[in-house]
Amino acid sequence: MTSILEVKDLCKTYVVNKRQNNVLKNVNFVVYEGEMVAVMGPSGSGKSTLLYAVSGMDHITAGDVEFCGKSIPKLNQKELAKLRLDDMGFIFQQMYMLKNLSILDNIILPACQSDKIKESRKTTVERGCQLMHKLGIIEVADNDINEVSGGQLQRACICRSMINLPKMIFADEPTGALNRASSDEVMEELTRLNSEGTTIMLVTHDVKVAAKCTRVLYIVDGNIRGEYTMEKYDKLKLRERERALNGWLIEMGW
Ligand SMILES: Nc1ncnc2c1ncn2[C@@H]1O[C@H](COP(=O)(O)OP(=O)(O)OP(=O)(O)O)[C@@H](O)[C@H]1O
Repeated sequence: MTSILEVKDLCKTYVVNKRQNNVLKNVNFVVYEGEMVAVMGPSGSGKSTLLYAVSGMDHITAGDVEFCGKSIPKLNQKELAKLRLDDMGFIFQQMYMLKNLSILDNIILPACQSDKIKESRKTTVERGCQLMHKLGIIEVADNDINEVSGGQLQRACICRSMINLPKMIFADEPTGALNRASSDEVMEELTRLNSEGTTIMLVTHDVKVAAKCTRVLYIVDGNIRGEYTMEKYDKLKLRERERALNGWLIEMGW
């Protein structure tokens, strides 16, 4: 197995009003290529902070994070921006979609900013449309971002996260704001991308979402308290997986 993300003694401290909050305390773990890892744990335990820290969205206080063998804290701003643009995809709660662009233009923007895939704008637009088609949102290609539903916007985020063919996608509660049907659709997409080889790490509170992953990291008070490994997702075994994972989570104090 080849590692894609190596997290070593990661610490993250916030200072608010001169008070230190040690949110992540010597966190260690490895994510291997092709994995789909869920991060779970109580509210405030540091899940989102972890996702931001390991994806280079936020500075870390101590330790190291290696992505594809590159130490993220050692990269300069330009190198980090390029790594994130070309090799990482992001599906975050604050969707960071630009208001003055259509949904399609938002989706293809990372490709227009990157030189990773050498292609004409026409081909980029075609690829963007293909992704939208696959995710069932092609009819809103020309809409503004305030002219679509939450589920459509989330699927647009997935399209955007995929446009530069990233090695790994980071998702912070990708189904958090969605009803069950939209949540299932989004997860179907993510598990499909994962089965096609994209590594995924996501934060979730939802057992149904986590049960579709291959591993769950359980974080309490800034430390990984335990991990639970599963086979690759198999639709037919979903109930069984959910039940088993639920049992483990209860043991962990969830
Ligand atoms: N930008 C920030 N500045 C200061 N403190 C922060 C910041 N972001 C998070 N924190 C603090 O870090 C701790 C962990 O927050 P985080 O959002 O990572 O938790 P979480 O496990 O994702 O919670 P939830 O499940 O409720 O989303 C909290 O005490 C929070 O107040």
